[in-house]
Amino acid sequence: MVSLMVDSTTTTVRSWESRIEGDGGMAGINIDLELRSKLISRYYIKSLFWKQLHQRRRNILEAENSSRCDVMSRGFIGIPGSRYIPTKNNWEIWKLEKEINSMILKVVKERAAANYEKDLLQMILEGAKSYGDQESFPSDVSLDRFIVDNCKAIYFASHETTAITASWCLMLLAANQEWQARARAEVLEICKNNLPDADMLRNMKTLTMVIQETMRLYPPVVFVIRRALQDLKFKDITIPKGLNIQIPIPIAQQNPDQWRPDAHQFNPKRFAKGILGSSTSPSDYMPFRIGARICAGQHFAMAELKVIVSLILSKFSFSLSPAYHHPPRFGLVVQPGNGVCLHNRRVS
Ligand code: HEM
Repeated sequence: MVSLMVDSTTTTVRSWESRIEGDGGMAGINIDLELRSKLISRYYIKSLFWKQLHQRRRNILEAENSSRCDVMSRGFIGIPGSRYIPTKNNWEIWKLEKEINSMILKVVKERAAANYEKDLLQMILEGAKSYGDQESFPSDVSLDRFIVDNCKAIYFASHETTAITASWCLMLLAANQEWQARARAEVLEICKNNLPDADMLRNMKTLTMVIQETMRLYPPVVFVIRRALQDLKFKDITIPKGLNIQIPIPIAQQNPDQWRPDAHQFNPKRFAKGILGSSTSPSDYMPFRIGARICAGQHFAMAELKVIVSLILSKFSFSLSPAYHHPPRFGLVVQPGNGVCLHNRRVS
């Protein structure tokens, strides 16, 4: 798995090297676009089921980049039941959902006609079949819905979150040259002139701290939503059974009472003793959430992030383009509002 990640990143690194050479030693690269549309997509196409779905997912990508994505994120917040009212926004959501569902089912039908290697889609299909055989689906879940929902969950849960975290991490390293130099020194010392493998990734302590601090300041998933299964009382607040509760992750992770007065600043040192030693209330650190529904791909994501950032650090030194404007934008995830353009040079 790590070697697949390394292969994809190496292709991107080589293309940046050519650009730098072509541009006389320094190239301005819009990294969030590169990471989302090329690097991470290439990796998923190789390793998961996107080989086929990718051909049909252009509409999803277009939707991500247009206001339709905002429409989706807004549509589910508000007056109870409003998502069922046929407003213009809801029509757009329903149309988009139908489009995506039929794209996925088309890929699935093609698969049924041929033998495929055991990739993630194949595992979802086999899982669905064995549930179906045991008649264990809940009455309101069809086989198609099980497949479509799992494909969508994996796609949205894995692709955007990782690509955007890598962008924020590189942006923060560009803005904090001292940490960039420290993280690069560690990577070069551990990898020497080799490509990273799983053991090397495990030993990258400074880089782990940098990524953890990135996700503290810019957790891609902003809210976690839970439903009260029974009436609850917190001090003088009563939460009735059935109410959805939104837990705002950035607020929990940046409260100066727990995270010290520099809570809003980039200081990876706070993770020097791990997550448990990072604050007076470490359970407030939850970029992957905590508890029973913790992110199923958290270790996968950390490996992916370390591969991407370590390879980029080992080959390039980078600074923020003067054109960079900070405001983050809330879509399905919190992303750089105007992209992240870095000025990259080869490490001498
Ligand atoms: C930086 C990257 C990532 C972040 C910040 C992230 C964050 C999260 C969060 C906060 C949740 C919990 C949502 C909730 O409780 O409602 C979650 C769930 C999930 N994530 Fe991730 N994720 C990342 C990458 C990935 C990757 C790479 C994969 C798969 C390869 C993945 C697969 C999943 C799945 C399947 C769930 C649902 C788990 C369940 O409901 O039991 N995630 N993720």
